[in-house]
Amino acid sequence: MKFTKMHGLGNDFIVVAGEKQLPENSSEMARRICNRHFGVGGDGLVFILPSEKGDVRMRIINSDGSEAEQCGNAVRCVARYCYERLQFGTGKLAIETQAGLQYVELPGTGMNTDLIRVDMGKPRLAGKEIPTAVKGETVVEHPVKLGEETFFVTGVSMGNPHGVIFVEDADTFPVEVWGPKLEQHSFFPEKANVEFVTVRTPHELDMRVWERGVGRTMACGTGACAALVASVLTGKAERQATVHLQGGDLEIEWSKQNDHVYMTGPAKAVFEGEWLG
Ligand SMILES: N[C@@H](CCC[C@H](N)C(=O)O)C(=O)O
Repeated sequence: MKFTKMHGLGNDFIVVAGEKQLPENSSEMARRICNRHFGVGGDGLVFILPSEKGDVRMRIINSDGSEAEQCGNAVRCVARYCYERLQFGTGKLAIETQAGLQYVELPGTGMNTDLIRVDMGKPRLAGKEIPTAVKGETVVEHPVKLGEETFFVTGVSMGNPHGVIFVEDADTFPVEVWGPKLEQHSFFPEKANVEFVTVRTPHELDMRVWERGVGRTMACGTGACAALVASVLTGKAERQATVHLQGGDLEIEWSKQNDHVYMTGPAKAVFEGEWLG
């Protein structure tokens, strides 16, 4: 199986194109190929498949073998792949995901061709849509107990579930200690990606992430969108901000006009290979 290794700000994927549908053993395949010692190594295995609704369809399997509905960094990688290898030109591209259609464009072609802008759609904020154990219209800084500690969680779905927690210093926060416990807390019936966020200014956020089905990653596109939405909901930030992640920056905007969240950032292919199984 031929693959291309790609990443968006260090969130890395093994990208496979040319299959007609998701292979039956994709879950086991993801666990093996994503293994950093016995496989290629990656946060997820991404398939670019034919689509009836859009230009292409993306399916993403986390490194633990679970399927995610959505992935912001992988959508940009798929777009880069389509523009560079599948002759899709540089116009708008519609990528079908398990969470719906995502529209992609290259902003400032010629000047900023490294960057890809994605319309990530509307955030879903109702407790049962995220989903969380709380059934309110929004879930804003809701107390979640873990032993002696209480975390104040803001829930956001960007097609996949997120819990955002504001902390004093995201850079030094012990993500590995609390991330897995919060990911699997009964507050999130389908588990969750957990973002630890420090608001530097109303236009600048620092974020560290623990991803559902993966663990600590260097960046999370949907997580950065959720972090901005949570910061706006809590009155901590404006609707447009730079999110500083371990692997680099994403520009995120939550439009007042149409309620959609827009994510702009890079995506890069780093090598090609053949998986021998
Ligand atoms: N890295 C991603 C999110 C990938 C999916 C996630 N682990 C989940 O299970 O929801 C991103 O860039 O959005």
